[in-house]
Amino acid sequence: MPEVMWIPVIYVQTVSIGKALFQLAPSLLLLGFLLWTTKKALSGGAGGIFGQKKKTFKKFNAEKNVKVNFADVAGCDEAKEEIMEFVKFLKNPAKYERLGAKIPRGAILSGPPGTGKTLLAKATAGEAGVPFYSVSGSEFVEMFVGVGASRVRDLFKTARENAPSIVFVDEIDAIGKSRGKGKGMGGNDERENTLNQLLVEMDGFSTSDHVVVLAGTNRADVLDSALLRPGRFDRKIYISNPELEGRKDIFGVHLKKIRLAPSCDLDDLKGRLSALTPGMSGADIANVCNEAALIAARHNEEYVRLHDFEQSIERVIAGLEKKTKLLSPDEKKVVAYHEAGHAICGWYLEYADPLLKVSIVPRGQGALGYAQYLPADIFLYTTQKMLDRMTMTLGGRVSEELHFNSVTSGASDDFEKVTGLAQRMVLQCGMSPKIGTISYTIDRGQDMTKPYSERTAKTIDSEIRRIVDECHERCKNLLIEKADQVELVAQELLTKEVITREDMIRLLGKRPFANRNDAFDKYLAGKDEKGED
Ligand SMILES: Nc1ncnc2c1ncn2[C@@H]1O[C@H](COP(=O)(O)OP(=O)(O)OP(=O)(O)O)[C@@H](O)[C@H]1O
Repeated sequence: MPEVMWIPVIYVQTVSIGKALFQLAPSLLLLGFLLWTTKKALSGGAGGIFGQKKKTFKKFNAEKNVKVNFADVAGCDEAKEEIMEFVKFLKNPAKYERLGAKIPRGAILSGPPGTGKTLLAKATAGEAGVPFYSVSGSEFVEMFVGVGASRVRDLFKTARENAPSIVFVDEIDAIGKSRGKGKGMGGNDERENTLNQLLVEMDGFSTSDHVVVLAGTNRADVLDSALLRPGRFDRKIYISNPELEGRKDIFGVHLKKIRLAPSCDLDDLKGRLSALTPGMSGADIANVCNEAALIAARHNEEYVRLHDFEQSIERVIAGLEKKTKLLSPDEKKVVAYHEAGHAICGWYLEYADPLLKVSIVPRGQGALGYAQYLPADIFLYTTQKMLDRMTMTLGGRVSEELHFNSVTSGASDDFEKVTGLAQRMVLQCGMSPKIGTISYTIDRGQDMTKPYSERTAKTIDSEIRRIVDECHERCKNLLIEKADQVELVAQELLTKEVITREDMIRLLGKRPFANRNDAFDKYLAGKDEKGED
């Protein structure tokens, strides 16, 4: 009997454990998963459940053996000269200390994007042969309170331990914005804590800490004055977009990596390319060289040639050709007359920029047509130059008005440029007799109060309108007078889609003004004589 009794008991128990386990399995699995993911997240490993974690634990970039040096940074000689003092100090601090000289603690490198600020900072470390610790200001500002400040502490601790060294904080405006500005955007306390910690670290340096702090920004104007005090970032080095000679040198650096035809005259190529790229930054130039190589590779060419560079410059300026974007025949006609209007104005207005190419193949984001002009590096604009430029910019819309019953939305970008120029003439350049030689800031940020009376506001409005209307009238008269030429250019565009300066000369005769742009003259002369490389 007892034996008989045992069997069912054991049986019942076995069944109940198995069943219980079976019922608990989902909960156990969930618990295990939670434990595993939490551990991963806290250790900051890749794939942690909080995507932020990995970022939080990546403190800064460290490079001990920097290979970049001043030879890699072309065309900003003044900036290099200024920063050279840091190199000399880092290489031989004793020389300065013996004489009781205090070396500046840091420098702000400011300037437009892509002008080589990061590159210059790195090259400074490379020249001095010291480690380079870099971080971006925006990476400092985390969502967790106190993280930014602790990361600043860690960064400076490491830099001190490895001194002599250079710390580079890119986008310093992300933490160093003037403390009165940008309130109410959220996260300001964290930003201020981070900034304060940075100031504390810089103040805490003793002269024996051979650490130089460099910072990069596109907005030096918004920085907190506390940052710029002596003993902190007391050197300000401005790097502008390169001029003709600078661009030539930068092309020199980047063309080294490009496979050019053995017959190619490098000096001549650099001259032509720098003439074609006014306003471009060092980063744009690096991009042009790379794009040219990609274009050549796409066409299975053995070498990268001038026409590849010309295409890549167009691509960098106006975006990729969109051959698949089909315009209706009517739209194509409008674009052709619009571009022909610009082109004719550019040809017959003395101070307009010389034309290089007009196309009605859609490009980039929304551009249906495109005209490439060759602006010189100009530092001073005369009234006449500004008026000619505005008249030429209105050429597209005026041509539409003259040739069609209705106008299109295609000129909105042109209007923005024209209005902007007229505003500058009136508000800043003293080019309106009624406003006189007074300057009113155009961009006042969040400050909505106008620094002038209602009466002056009305005069400003009417002066801006007068200037734009006069340019419009002038443009209209010119395009009526040159209606036959507009027709010729528009028809040529409709047949060929792209026309060049040579086509314009064939259709219209030589431009009635000498080019005032030496680099351009040289480029054209070179091209006419030599043809392609
Ligand atoms: N003066 C220069 N000489 C050679 N190359 C340059 C120069 N300026 C820029 N470049 C090229 O452009 C790239 C980007 O430059 P860099 O990142 O230093 O610009 P930046 O001024 O720091 O830009 P941002 O303000 O956007 O941070 C460089 O890696 C380099 O290839």
